[in-house]
Amino acid sequence: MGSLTQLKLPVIDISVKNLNSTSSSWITKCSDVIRALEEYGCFIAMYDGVSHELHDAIFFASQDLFDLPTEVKVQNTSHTPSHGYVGQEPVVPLYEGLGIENATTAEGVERFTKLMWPSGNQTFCGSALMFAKAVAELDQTVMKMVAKSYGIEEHYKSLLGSTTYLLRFIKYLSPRDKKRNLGIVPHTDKSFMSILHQREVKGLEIKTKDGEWIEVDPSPGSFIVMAGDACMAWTNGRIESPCHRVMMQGNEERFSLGLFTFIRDLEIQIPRELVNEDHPLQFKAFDNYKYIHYYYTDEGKRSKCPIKSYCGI
Ligand SMILES: O=C(O)CCC(=O)C(=O)O
Ligand SMILES: [Fe+2]
Repeated sequence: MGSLTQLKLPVIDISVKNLNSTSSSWITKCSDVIRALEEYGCFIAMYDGVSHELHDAIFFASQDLFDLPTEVKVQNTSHTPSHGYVGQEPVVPLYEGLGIENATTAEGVERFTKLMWPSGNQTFCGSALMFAKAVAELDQTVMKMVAKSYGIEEHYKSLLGSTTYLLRFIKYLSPRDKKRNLGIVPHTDKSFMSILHQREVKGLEIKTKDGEWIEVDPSPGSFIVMAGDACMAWTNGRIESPCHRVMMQGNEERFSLGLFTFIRDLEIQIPRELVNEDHPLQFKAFDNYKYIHYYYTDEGKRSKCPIKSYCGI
């Protein structure tokens, strides 16, 4: 299974107050971001767009949500597999999650809030929308840097117009025994990009290309920016979506949040700028949502690298 390493993920400051897209530090940051993504498929972003108050408020909101009765939570359904309520699954008994689709829009968050609290919950609704918007900004900043580094800004602009955001609230029970227990099985994300945020209790581990696991330490100002399978195909394999898992230990529950971006109603084309003699075309144009559905077929689940099985050349 590979062992734990002392290695740490690269940390990059993406604070709004320190970034000016015309400065030379912006150019340096762009190359730091690309280097980290090409090496690890992810990095830790230090980001000031989510205040300490909002950090506290969103995890308070999360607790409020998980405290609802299961009959209410299961009403969080979706046309897309695993985008709604997931819980009490035999393979991952510690895991429970809910998802808000279109989470950067008031309609998306209000719809979800009304489903969970028919008489309303303004505190939850306000925190969720503010958090999703703030983290979406971080995603867009990072993606602008990626696009700038590869000289594919126009291609990114067309994707941006078709980007949707899924905000997932995740809770892991503490394991009953002393062993390290699987919270979520090793996987790569089916998203375009994922940004994860965790509170106090650690557990997230990222696999390096050498097969070692890096533990990610939580802190209120840090966010894990991670490439999904769709980004791997879009960058013609330059950025690989990293395998990651959650291991639970000790007697504390763990809360985390994920903002996942997906491209809707647009075939993702691999930019011709990323295809040359050293980098022959590796992927055909594909649809992000059809890919998710493929992943949940028997063939998709069995595949070692589902994105390659789906649209690889
Ligand atoms: O809880 C975490 O930190 C990771 C969650 C995750 O990998 C996922 O939802 O895809
Ligand atoms: Fe994941």
